[in-house]
Amino acid sequence: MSRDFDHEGEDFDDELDEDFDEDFGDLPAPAGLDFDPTKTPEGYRSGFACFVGRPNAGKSTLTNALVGQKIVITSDKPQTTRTVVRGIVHRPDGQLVLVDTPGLHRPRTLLGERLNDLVMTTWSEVDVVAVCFPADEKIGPGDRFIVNELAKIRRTTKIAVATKTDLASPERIAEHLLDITALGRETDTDWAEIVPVSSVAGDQIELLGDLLIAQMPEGPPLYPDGDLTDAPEEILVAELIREAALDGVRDELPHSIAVVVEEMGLREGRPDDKPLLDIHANLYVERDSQKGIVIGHRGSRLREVGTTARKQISSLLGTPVYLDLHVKVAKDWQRDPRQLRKLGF
Ligand SMILES: Nc1nc2c(ncn2[C@@H]2O[C@H](COP(=O)(O)OP(=O)(O)OP(=O)(O)O)[C@@H](O)[C@H]2O)c(=O)[nH]1
Repeated sequence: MSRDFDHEGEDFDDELDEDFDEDFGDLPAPAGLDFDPTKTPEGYRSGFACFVGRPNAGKSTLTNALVGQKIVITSDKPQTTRTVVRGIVHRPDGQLVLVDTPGLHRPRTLLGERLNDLVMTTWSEVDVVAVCFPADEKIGPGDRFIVNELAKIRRTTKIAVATKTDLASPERIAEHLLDITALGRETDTDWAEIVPVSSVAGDQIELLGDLLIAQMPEGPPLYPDGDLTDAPEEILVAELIREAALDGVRDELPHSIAVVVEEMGLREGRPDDKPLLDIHANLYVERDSQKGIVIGHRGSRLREVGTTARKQISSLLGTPVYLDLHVKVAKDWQRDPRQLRKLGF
């Protein structure tokens, strides 16, 4: 796959780490592995749920907590989730497929419009939409906007989740739950459940899983046992690189970064017990000035980004990784339909 952005690329080859001796361990086994997928037990339920909420509400962190493995990037920069990545929760009594959507917001760019369309379509296709309201913040116009839009989709079951309860006092949580109830009344939304959780403290995550599964229709598993996500590995890898690049950047830059994995494959001629995964990826920004920020003084920032991303990818895929990362400028890609298509939107 090659892309014809006619801009000079700035290259950074991460150091090849031959003595890669980190202990990656095996991926944690999901719950319910002793269950035989060929025989669907009585009352088994399966279906799709999606978390929505204002930027930074804790949706991605909650997805990871429920799945029990980091599969969606998280960041303290708003609106960093662009790709629909599904996490799969396996239980003896059911299977929950979690769809992670971008945040819904008033569109200002073509990318914004496409993202909103994607969100509305997803809402009408899933069994449950769970709206996340961070307990450390008051309910505001952003939440109201989302719940009002969601109310237009009558058929889908709605659950309210009060997230980040570890950051709020019990009194504040109680007040928050009352505000959520009031918002439901105001918008004619019938919350099937209102659940306070903390993904960081692990509080009530099991319970939320149970309540979500209880809302699913009866049916056989949708994915083979053990699958945690059906997102292509290239997408997960690109997201991890983007997450590393977002760390420590400010203002409009987070929205200007896109990552595309151009090539990924095991290096030939390596002994079986010492595999090495070669990954070639491009990190796109919108302007030359942003390129400088991402690269840093003599490439120091880019080197950090490469090293952080390489470790994360290695631990996700369980293979040592050689990451070849290039920074390129794709002028105003968020407003250009041709570029958006190329970057996978
Ligand atoms: N203390 C605490 N922090 C949390 C919790 N859940 C999420 N966070 C933090 O809140 C920030 C945002 O979390 P995300 O999961 O990325 O939020 P999101 O809703 O997916 O964000 P967008 O992708 O911007 O829509 C991150 O810094 C998380 O570490 C929680 O339960 N407790």
